[in-house]
Amino acid sequence: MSSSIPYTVDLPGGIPDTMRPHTERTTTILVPKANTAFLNPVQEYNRDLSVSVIRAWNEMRKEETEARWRKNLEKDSKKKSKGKGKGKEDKTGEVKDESKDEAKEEQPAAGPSTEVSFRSYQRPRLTAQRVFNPSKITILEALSATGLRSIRYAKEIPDVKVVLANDISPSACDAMRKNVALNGVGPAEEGVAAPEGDLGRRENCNGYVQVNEGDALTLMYAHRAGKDRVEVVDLDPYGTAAPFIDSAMGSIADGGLLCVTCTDLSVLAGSNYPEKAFSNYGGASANTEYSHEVALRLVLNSLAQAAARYGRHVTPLISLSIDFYVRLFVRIDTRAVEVKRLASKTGIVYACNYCQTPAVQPFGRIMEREGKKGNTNILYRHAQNNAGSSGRCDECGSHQHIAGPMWLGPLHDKDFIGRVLKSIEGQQANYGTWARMHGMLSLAQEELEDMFYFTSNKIHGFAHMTAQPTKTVVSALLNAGYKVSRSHAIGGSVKTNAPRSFVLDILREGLKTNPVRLDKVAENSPVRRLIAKPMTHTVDLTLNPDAKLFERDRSTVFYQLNPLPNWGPAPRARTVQVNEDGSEVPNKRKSEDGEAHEAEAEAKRAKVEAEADDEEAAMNA
Ligand SMILES: C[S@@+](CC[C@H](N)C(=O)[O-])C[C@H]1O[C@@H](n2cnc3c(N)ncnc32)[C@H](O)[C@@H]1O
Ligand SMILES: [Zn+2]
Repeated sequence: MSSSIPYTVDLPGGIPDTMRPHTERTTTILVPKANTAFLNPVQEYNRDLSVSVIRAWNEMRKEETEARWRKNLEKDSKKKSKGKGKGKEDKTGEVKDESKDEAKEEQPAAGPSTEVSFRSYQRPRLTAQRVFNPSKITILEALSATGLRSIRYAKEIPDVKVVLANDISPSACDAMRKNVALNGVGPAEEGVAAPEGDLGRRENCNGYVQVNEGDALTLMYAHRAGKDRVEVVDLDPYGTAAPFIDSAMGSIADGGLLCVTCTDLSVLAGSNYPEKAFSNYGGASANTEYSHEVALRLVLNSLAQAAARYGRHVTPLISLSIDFYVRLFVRIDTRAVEVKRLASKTGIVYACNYCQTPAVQPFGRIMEREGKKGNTNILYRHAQNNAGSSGRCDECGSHQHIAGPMWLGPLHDKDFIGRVLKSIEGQQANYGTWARMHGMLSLAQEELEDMFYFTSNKIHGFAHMTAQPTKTVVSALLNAGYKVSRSHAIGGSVKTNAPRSFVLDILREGLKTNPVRLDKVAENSPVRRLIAKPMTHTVDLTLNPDAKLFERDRSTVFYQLNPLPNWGPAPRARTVQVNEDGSEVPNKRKSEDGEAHEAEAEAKRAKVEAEADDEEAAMNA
């Protein structure tokens, strides 16, 4: 268990001059004006989403444990009615109920006593007398800053026993302790009365928040032993979550939930840092318009690989690309057979440098063979090389670059999204960002599992064409019997199970009536090759009534439409060292000059990279 920090707070005379109040939903906190504890108000969406997802996950957890508990009771009851079992007697002479494997879940119901002793044992009338009583959960927020998120979790999520709110920064923990006290959500056993002006009411919080000052890794590794594992871990770091993934993966109980934010989208989804994406996440980013989906798949791969090393596997529940970050919710379980499937759910993508056509190459192959006794044997084999071995794009003949390894499986569990949507129905008053949450989750729920999305504008641009309306492109896909959906990641995007060769034939069909001028296009240009490739599909551009969905519904908020002022990642909190007299020690390492220097270096690097890109484009042409 984490070490408990003494719970003391002193707020005489209300809010100190050095702090400013900030309110989000149920919670008002104090934030240091000197920015010594981090808070990004724009991340309310991230916090709202997390509250609703953890609530829905908790309901699912309870249903699952109750089902197991009932099954065990039934089994037990059957055994006993066969006359075999009078219950097993343990060393203390008490009857041991096998259903106690879910021991935490079972409590005797109020009313007639259900206590049984060996001597007086009679088979209990199970359904009438015993009531399922779910255990409570522990949430570990590894990087808590002001504690706003942890306090909201304690107040807004039922069945929370404790939220372990951790931060390495002493000033953040100082703010956190004050905020925990201010909201009356401190550990009850420490018996500290809520300070005057308490904004929270203890009876209104489900669990308490325990502040821990220390390195997140140390805290999470301290929870590795089975009995110490926690039900939910939340990682919300500056930039990448990569350094925290391994420790998180080992500290979550089976069936538990890992919530991960990464704000380093310039690495994950940008074209300039494939090497950094590789070193952080074990896979290279893609230089394509679908790079936001690749970003999600890179993070999922990193999570799945870390899980596999613990003999565990991940089930992505919801994976979202949001504004300047990604937020993923994955379930963690231990099941060897699922770990074996990982190679076939992992692969690389050969992405065309010009028209971005992707060719997907998994690492593993699963074969099913009928056994001699009519059973099915599952074989795990090397994958066949099925993509990109020529190094050239099938559509335009350009070079390809390699993205990944990345996760090739589903990004979301649609049933689970359905649960979240159901749980927030009519809850507009409880979530400041309800409309967007509802819109984005609805989109994610309808999203096809096929890789990758595209936009009409972009693909037509490859052939120097004026874009046909998205609904025309979608009609062509539907007319040919393909499935179509939008993607939550980019406005106006389309996902389909059609091959890219079909999508690009939609362009070629359009060219029949709207040819483009190529007189100024170089002879060896990929544009010419793309256009000249003979069509391999029949394309019907007639408007399909089901393409209506792709006419923008203005009443539904899917994407960020009107960003607030200061929208985007907030600056890191200042690290402050204090002299004995309380004055601040100037921070030499990150002086303003230093930051200016970094910006200059970054600009230089961008220039060099732009030149290299031009060279490469010339080489590819
Ligand atoms: C982006 S902020 C967290 C924001 C917070 N989750 C919220 O919703 O407002 C990241 C925090 O991680 C803390 N941090 C950075 N490295 C850490 C480490 N190794 N262990 C614990 N905390 C760390 C920083 O001090 C900072 O307060
Ligand atoms: Zn191409």
